[in-house]
Amino acid sequence: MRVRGLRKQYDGVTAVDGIDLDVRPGEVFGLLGPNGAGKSTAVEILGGQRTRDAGEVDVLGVDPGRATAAWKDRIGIVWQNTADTPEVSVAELVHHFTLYYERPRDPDQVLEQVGLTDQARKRVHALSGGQRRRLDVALGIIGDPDLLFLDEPTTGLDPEARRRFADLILGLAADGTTIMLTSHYLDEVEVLADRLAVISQGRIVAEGRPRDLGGRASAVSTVHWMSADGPRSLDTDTPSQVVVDLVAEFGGEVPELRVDRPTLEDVYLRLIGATDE
Ligand SMILES: Nc1ncnc2c1ncn2[C@@H]1O[C@H](COP(=O)(O)OP(=O)(O)OP(=O)(O)O)[C@@H](O)[C@H]1O
Repeated sequence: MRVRGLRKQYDGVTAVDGIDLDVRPGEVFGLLGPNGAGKSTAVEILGGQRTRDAGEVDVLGVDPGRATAAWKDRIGIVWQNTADTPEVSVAELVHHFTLYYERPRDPDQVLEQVGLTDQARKRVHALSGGQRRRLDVALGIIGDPDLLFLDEPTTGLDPEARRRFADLILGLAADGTTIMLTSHYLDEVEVLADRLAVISQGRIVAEGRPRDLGGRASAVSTVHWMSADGPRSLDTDTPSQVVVDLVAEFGGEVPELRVDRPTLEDVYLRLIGATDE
């Protein structure tokens, strides 16, 4: 996926303000950003669901603005807002979706993967919010896509379902599926994404591997420990050396030793805050 200078306005409101992105085959790419940052708009344009005002977009060698049936066959999409629930069972709906694709996956296996085997005979409208979300993911992957877009796929899922979802995404990625994911859960993006971009007010304010984002890898750490006089802490860019010195000083275990680096959330909030000023 290659994006250059992508722009989109809605009635004078700029939603996407000139973004550049490169996503490599087989990569899990995360888009992070606050409400209204432009994530869904960008993903909708890349998925061929929305027109753009300006910019070049190449997704699997095709301009999504001129999507062909063969291209759509290679794309899977899970949107934030699901359509009305039809009067059919879960299994019927998933089987029905296999008809749209050239080489669909086995529906029963997909239901198993998203954890809906026990609900297969339930009517779709009788599913809970989280079960409905799992069904959306099932419909997104039933066509065995090369590229999967997931717009906030785990909103409303319980912790067990989120973990199952993470395993599912990592499994799809291991099988070679390229995945673009938006999320508000930083811990989730940190685990899943090979690289991520932070979007704020329609612009990319940082991009990189989760562990490097915003200079995180080289940021100052804080070493905490308990001295005879009470709690102590020291800001340092050489935490390992500080720990070695403390071990020598204490002649072994350092009481209540802890080394803190900025979390992805710290970096994210700083990046977002910086653009709000
Ligand atoms: N169909 C639309 N018509 C008019 N304005 C829109 C439309 N869709 C989005 N917007 C506006 O465009 C901006 C970007 O919205 P978008 O939904 O892309 O953000 P987002 O990052 O996905 O937000 P969220 O995290 O809340 O889903 C917002 O200001 C939003 O109000």
